[in-house]
Amino acid sequence: MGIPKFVKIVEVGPRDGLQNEKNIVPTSIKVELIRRLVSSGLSVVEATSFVSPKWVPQLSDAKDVMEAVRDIEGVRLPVLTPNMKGFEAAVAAGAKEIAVFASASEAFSKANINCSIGESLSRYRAIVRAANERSIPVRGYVSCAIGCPIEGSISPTKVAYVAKELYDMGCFEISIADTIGVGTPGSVAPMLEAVMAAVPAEKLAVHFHDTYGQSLPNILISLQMGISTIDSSVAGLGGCPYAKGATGNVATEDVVYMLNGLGVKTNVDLSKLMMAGDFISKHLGCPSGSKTAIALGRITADVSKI
Ligand SMILES: CC(C)(COP(=O)([O-])OP(=O)([O-])OC[C@H]1O[C@@H](n2cnc3c(N)ncnc32)[C@H](O)[C@@H]1OP(=O)([O-])[O-])[C@@H](O)C(=O)NCCC(=O)NCCSC(=O)C[C@@](C)(O)CC(=O)[O-]
Repeated sequence: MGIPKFVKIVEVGPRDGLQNEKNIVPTSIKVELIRRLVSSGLSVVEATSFVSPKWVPQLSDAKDVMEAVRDIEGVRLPVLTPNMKGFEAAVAAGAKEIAVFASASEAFSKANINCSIGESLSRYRAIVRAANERSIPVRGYVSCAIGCPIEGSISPTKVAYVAKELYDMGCFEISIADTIGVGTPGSVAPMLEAVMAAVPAEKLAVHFHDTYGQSLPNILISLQMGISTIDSSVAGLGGCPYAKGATGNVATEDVVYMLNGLGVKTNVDLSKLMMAGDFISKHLGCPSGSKTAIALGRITADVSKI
């Protein structure tokens, strides 16, 4: 199979990227980051999570962020909701799209959302029903699709089972996440094959953390298998607070650079995206996690000296 001509990028930086930052990022910076990401042409930007502030203090301003961005036009701004309380708060703040997040690992499910996989799926069924009544689309995540920080390797059958449950309950898209970034094309391809036997490729997204530098080859193999929705995080921000040692997501700049090289359309302006990455990296006081941003930044500096 060839690769898709158009790829939808789901930018998760403001949510997955920032949720693990120790220092609280001011709401105004989060809102400005989202505005800059939207102006780069991204059509989906995950804005925040309506989770317990005791579990993820960094995102305790979810309501303020959502209220500040909800009227931005031309973009979808999904938010994570782990339970009915989060769903209701998200809707009250003006969220028009949500995501629920299950795991293929029992131990991770307990550590991350304090319930078993089965309990999480029951909760999500109720949320999807309530969302459907309000015509709110729901995305589903399956985390630990290759490995779990507690249980170790995870069977593709388990990933396919959770993905199918989420799909059958009405999630419009299922994002398959290598939470700790341990996958290689050698393990990602058979896992995706198992998932694609249960959920059509056009309903799947992939979500790679770049812990071992395997995200781009993993994305390439996913594209070759027919998947055309890729999650990524500007400047490679991120990591899960309940997955110790896992680094950020693959950097959006690196994904766009690779897709540009493959002649795949994304509608994302790489320079504007890099400026958004520069904005948040400067605010956090850390270098960008994007190799593309670093390399092109260096070239620009050299060119300006000529
Ligand atoms: C699910 C719970 C709430 C269960 O946590 P719990 O402690 O079992 O919940 P509870 O119902 O017993 O409530 C405890 C307290 O939290 C409050 N509470 C309860 N729910 C909410 C809510 N929605 N919003 C605000 N507050 C809430 C609730 O009101 C109560 O407050 P108290 O009475 O003690 O003052 C908790 O475990 C939680 O919030 N977990 C989220 C953790 C998280 O966000 N992890 C990172 C997500 S990223 C991910 O999973 C992977 C992904 C998607 O990025 C893909 C990948 O890379 O793998």
